[in-house]
Amino acid sequence: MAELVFFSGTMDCGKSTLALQMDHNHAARGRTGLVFTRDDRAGTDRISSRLGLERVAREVHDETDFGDVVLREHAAGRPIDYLVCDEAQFYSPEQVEQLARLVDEMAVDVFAFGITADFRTRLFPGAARLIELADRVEVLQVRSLCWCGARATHNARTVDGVMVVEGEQVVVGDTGGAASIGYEVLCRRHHMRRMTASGARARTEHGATVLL
Ligand SMILES: Nc1ncnc2c1ncn2[C@@H]1O[C@H](COP(=O)(O)OP(=O)(O)O)[C@@H](O)[C@H]1O
Ligand SMILES: Cc1cn([C@H]2C[C@H](O)[C@@H](COP(=O)(O)O)O2)c(=O)[nH]c1=O
Repeated sequence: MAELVFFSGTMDCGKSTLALQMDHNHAARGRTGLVFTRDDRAGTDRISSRLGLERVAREVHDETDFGDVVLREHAAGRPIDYLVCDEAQFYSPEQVEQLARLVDEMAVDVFAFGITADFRTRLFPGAARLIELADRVEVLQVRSLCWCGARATHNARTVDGVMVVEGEQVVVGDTGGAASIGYEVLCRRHHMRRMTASGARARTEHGATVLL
């Protein structure tokens, strides 16, 4: 039976790598799939993994209708067995509903990958709909870690190195880079205390106690 599976985790926990591996494994067994993404850090029409893998993908736009895309492929003699959908937090709730209908009505497997919550710990609308509709939500097994060593569960945004909790929900960016707007994964405790690695380092250097 076809499934809608949402593979989720913080930023930098291996989702895009797994998306590329899933596509590789299914294609290797002769299944026909389509690979989608939206606003990948590496640019449009591609999925990139921090492990160095990158491949061409179909860019999802506001007007993309997954049902239409799959029907068009079908009409052209290419029945689709599965979809790989990266950065799925950026899809609209309606697009997630289209994915669920493809599973139920056309027996297409849908493997969606994305973060659940933004830098304010609020669910992205697309991720919320995936959690509501998925047959399974799988949390990736590779743990990304907070600077304190605990499992990272939340995504923080930094502006010029300082953690912020207000701003636009969507700003494409990376962890650990030199860009003005960046991201860092934290455990809940340090997200709620707004304490990033550099914040903790600065406190230690000034002789203050850092609560682990
Ligand atoms: N140089 C490296 N050596 C080994 N593993 C790495 C290296 N760089 C990144 N990784 C792995 O890649 C993961 C990030 O993979 P990626 O697919 O880009 O994550 P996501 O899509 O979840 O943001 C990291 O958690 C880490 O395990
Ligand atoms: C937390 C958060 C993240 N984003 C963006 C930043 C990245 O471009 C993607 C996540 O990609 P990854 O492959 O999981 O690292 O999402 C955002 O726009 N808003 C946020 O709050």
